Amino acid sequence: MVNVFDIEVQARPDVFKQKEQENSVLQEKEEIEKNETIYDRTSFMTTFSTDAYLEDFYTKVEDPAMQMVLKFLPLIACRIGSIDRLLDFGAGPTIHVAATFRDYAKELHLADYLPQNREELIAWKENRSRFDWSTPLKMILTQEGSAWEQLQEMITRTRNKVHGIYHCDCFQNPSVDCPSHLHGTFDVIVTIFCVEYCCNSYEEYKNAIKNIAGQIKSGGHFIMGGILEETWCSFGGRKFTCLYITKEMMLEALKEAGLELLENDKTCNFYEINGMFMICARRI
Ligand SMILES: C[S@@+](CC[C@H](N)C(=O)[O-])C[C@H]1O[C@@H](n2cnc3c(N)ncnc32)[C@H](O)[C@@H]1O
Repeated sequence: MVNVFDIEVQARPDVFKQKEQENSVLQEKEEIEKNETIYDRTSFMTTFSTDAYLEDFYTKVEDPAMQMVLKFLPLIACRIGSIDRLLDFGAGPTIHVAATFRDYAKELHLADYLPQNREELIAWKENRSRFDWSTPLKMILTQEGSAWEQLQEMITRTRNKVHGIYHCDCFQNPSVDCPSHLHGTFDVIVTIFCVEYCCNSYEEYKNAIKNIAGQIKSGGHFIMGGILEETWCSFGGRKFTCLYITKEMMLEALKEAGLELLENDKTCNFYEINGMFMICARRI
């Protein structure tokens, strides 16, 4: 049984239940380290379980990285304000990014590489999904200062604004298979825990960021969440490779892609907690 009050406490910036979580993350790491297999991107197609991913990260939302996103994304969205078109690039089977921008964007677009994830997104859009998004969505409502009674309205509004669900591939240019008139027209692209899991080298990482950034219109925003200085991550009881990058490498990759953290621009931000980061930069 989920203790919703507990989750609310976790969602607050000042009272992250750090120690307790560190212990459980350590325990999980020890368990997973016993299983020597580390899957790379070539096995994504067959080893990524959509159901296990949702279950692991979005039922109780105990993972500090996911909590960070749910905590900071509503603040970033509020600062950016009204926009025409948003794309969640590498959305996986998730809709929390779309829900966060439901009141700001006229159109929400979702893209993922894996067919099983796109199928889940389509099922959600068509109200066929069995996954219950209440916990993460209530955390977003709390961050906004909105009442939980608005949950159903939040879901309906998000659903109605989802205009398209596409295949994407950060190694291709164009990186998203949306209708061609949409290419390069996104005011905001969000990509969370995606790029470092797909790339095997820094060259690939820089190229992937360029390909994603190429879909943002000039002056638009690039929001990325990721992990610094890690070589693997785990979900669904399996280990996946993760490219080791430092903050400096990440910032250099953004710069080369024409993305700047502008000074005196209140929409540009960088947050980092224990190697997890969120950045909002502008395409110049
Ligand atoms: C860890 S999941 C993140 C999902 C979601 N953004 C979230 O925050 O929960 C990583 C995602 O990257 C996607 N992915 C894998 N290879 C990709 C590629 N070449 N281009 C774009 N996305 C890719 C996977 O399908 C998966 O959904």
